[in-house]
Amino acid sequence: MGKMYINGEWVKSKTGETRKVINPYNQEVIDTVAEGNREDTIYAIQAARKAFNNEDWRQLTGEERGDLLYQIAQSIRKERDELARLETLNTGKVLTESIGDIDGVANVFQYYAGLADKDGGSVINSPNPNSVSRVVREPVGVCGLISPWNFPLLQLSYKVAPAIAAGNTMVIKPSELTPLTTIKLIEIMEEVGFPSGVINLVLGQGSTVGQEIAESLDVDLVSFTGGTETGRTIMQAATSNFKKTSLELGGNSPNIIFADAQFETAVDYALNAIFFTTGQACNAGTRLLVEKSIHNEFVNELVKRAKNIRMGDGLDPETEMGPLVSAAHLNNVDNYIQIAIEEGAELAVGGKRPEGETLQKGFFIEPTIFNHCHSKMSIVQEETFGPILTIETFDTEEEAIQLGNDTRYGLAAAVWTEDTNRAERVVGQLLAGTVWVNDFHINFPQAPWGGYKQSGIGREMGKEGLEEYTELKHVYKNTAPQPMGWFGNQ
Ligand SMILES: NC(=O)c1ccc[n+]([C@@H]2O[C@H](COP(=O)([O-])OP(=O)(O)OC[C@H]3O[C@@H](n4cnc5c(N)ncnc54)[C@H](O)[C@@H]3O)[C@@H](O)[C@H]2O)c1
Ligand SMILES: C[N+](C)(C)CC=O
Repeated sequence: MGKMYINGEWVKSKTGETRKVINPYNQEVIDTVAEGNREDTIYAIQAARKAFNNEDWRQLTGEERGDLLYQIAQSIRKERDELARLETLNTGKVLTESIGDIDGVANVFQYYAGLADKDGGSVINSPNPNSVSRVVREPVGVCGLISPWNFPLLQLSYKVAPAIAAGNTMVIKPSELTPLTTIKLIEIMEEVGFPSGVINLVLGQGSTVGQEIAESLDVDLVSFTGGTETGRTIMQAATSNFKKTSLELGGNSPNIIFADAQFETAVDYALNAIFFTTGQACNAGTRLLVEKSIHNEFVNELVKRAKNIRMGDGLDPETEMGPLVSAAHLNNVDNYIQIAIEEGAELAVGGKRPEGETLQKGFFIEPTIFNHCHSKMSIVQEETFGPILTIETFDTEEEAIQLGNDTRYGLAAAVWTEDTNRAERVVGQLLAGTVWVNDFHINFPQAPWGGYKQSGIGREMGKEGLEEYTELKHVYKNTAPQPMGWFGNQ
């Protein structure tokens, strides 16, 4: 049974409650894990606070913390196959995607291992002679790290690695649906060796464990990745002590195709942009905007290929697309499809559960494309988080930009054109944290990741992702102090 890790020990929940972890491909139980609640969370927060005040952790140098991170990266590489297998069993995503995720996790730990000893602060200009003024970065304190189910370990690594690099302690809360690779990561970290209480893992629901983290007066920073509405609740709860808040939220990314784009490559990437991870990527290319002159040809090709996508068990090398993560999510996605039809979107392919005996137990939905959509439709405005592509058309560059930005989200966007000047003009106008030119999905630890508008606050990865986990301190030293004689000096 998967346990929680609090104050350097593997523990059951205080109530003894457990939760079954399900394989979304066949609904089989993969494991049973502890189900924590508020009381367990409070205990973990206290352990993290004690560890933060403990010299064993506070006295470690950046170089030493970097070394711990480097060892974690190495262990992840050794355990790559097992971690990837677990991720696929728990999420349903195809194994090659999980392998890519786990490689990404190792790269994130390695990147922050390298950054941990790089920032020694800076000396700034002081207006006074005989003084030294410097600015240093210090850890924030106890961090609450709340992660989602779609890239369980990868999204968590964006938080854990910089939090350690900066010298914080933490309470980690993975999604209740996908805790298995996180448990394995904690095993790896325990083996690498951290003082008790530096890393704590509490398993359980968002409304209890997550809410306690967000509300607690003893948590100094909350970093959350998940849905925009949950982010709103967390931000409100975090006002309890005005804790630092980093939010990586939803997206509804435009993928803009100009008529001069390389046709075959743009079609190929448009499919990948939406159907990768069964459309359950925050930055999925959900809104395809195609220049009118190539619209028919482009859609025909997309539909032809979408029909051929092989659904199945993520562990089967023949599978191209796995199931959705849960029955509840399947229901959400199905609802969006019905609403789209009611609102008059033209269903070009998919839109239903697949046939075939082997797919009946899994939470599958066919790759779905809606043609002739417009901005007022719910399916265009809302994040469906499933394998559903909407298609709109444009005539001019200005119209493409206007449609691309016609959303409350601003996580990512892509533009496809052979005209480099046009690409730059469009990039400059799109309101998104990442813009790809003639590419999609790519992200790596050196580049900051995060959203404009309602896609979030703050950035993960890059050096900016480390700064999120620090407080800035200005230190002013008078090197020749003299009495001022300001008060009572008659
Ligand atoms: N911007 C990004 O980088 C990024 C990356 C991945 C996923 N996402 C977003 O995540 C969403 C899908 O993930 P999800 O369904 O797991 O999201 P979710 O918001 O339902 O849950 C995310 C996490 O928050 C916890 N949670 C739920 N309610 C909470 C509360 N009241 N207080 C504290 N914690 C709470 C959950 O238990 C889970 O661990 C999508 O909207 C997707 O776009 C964003
Ligand atoms: C940030 N990324 C691309 C790994 C996952 C989004 O859901």
